[in-house]
Amino acid sequence: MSAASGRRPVVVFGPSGTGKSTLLKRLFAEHPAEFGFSVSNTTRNPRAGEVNGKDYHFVSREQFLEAVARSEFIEHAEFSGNMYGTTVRAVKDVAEAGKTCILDIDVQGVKSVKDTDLGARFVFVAPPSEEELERRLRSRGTDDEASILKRLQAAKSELEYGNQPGSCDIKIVNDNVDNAYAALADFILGREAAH
Ligand SMILES: Nc1ncnc2c1ncn2[C@@H]1O[C@H](COP(=O)(O)OP(=O)(O)OP(=O)(O)O)[C@@H](O)[C@H]1O
Repeated sequence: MSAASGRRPVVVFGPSGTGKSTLLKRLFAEHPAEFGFSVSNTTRNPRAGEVNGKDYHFVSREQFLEAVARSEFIEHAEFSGNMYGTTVRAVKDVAEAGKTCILDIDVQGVKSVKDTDLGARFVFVAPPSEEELERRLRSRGTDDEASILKRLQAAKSELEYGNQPGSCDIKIVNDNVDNAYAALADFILGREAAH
């Protein structure tokens, strides 16, 4: 089955703290067999119990950089001296395993997916307001002040991009979480376009 014949990937984007993980966690919990995340490539060493191809595709730095040069990545970044990234191939693998791949990525990643033949659908999750976004980031308690300010700064361009006409197939304002979830599930499960 091709990715375009019913297993089109779904890209979920929006500012940090807007509630993407909250909504996706619920989607996965309610439909465990339907959805999958892609397996990332990394140059870091496997930890005990990690399985190559399942937890990550473990590759050398040289292999990783060759794949970057061949434009195989949707997004990639370096953290603590190790490289991590998502390839187009890894997304196609999820569809070929009969699942809908969900990508939770930033605007750079969104633009890059649009340059591929993945045939993805795009969901923009927006906060009710910038004030509420800040409140959620603070009350989540996972970030220090510098990280919160960085996320709020990045939020501006995410919002600007998401609000541009044509940037997404659906905009969901995550005001009430039950309503937002219903809108997300309806879009993803109920209105899968047959291409
Ligand atoms: N509708 C909502 N109303 C109030 N609080 C919410 C709502 N949705 C999510 N939250 C809370 O807001 C915080 C941020 O949510 P979450 O971590 O899901 O955001 P995110 O978009 O996945 O962020 P990141 O991109 O940083 O991973 C969490 O504490 C979550 O419980």
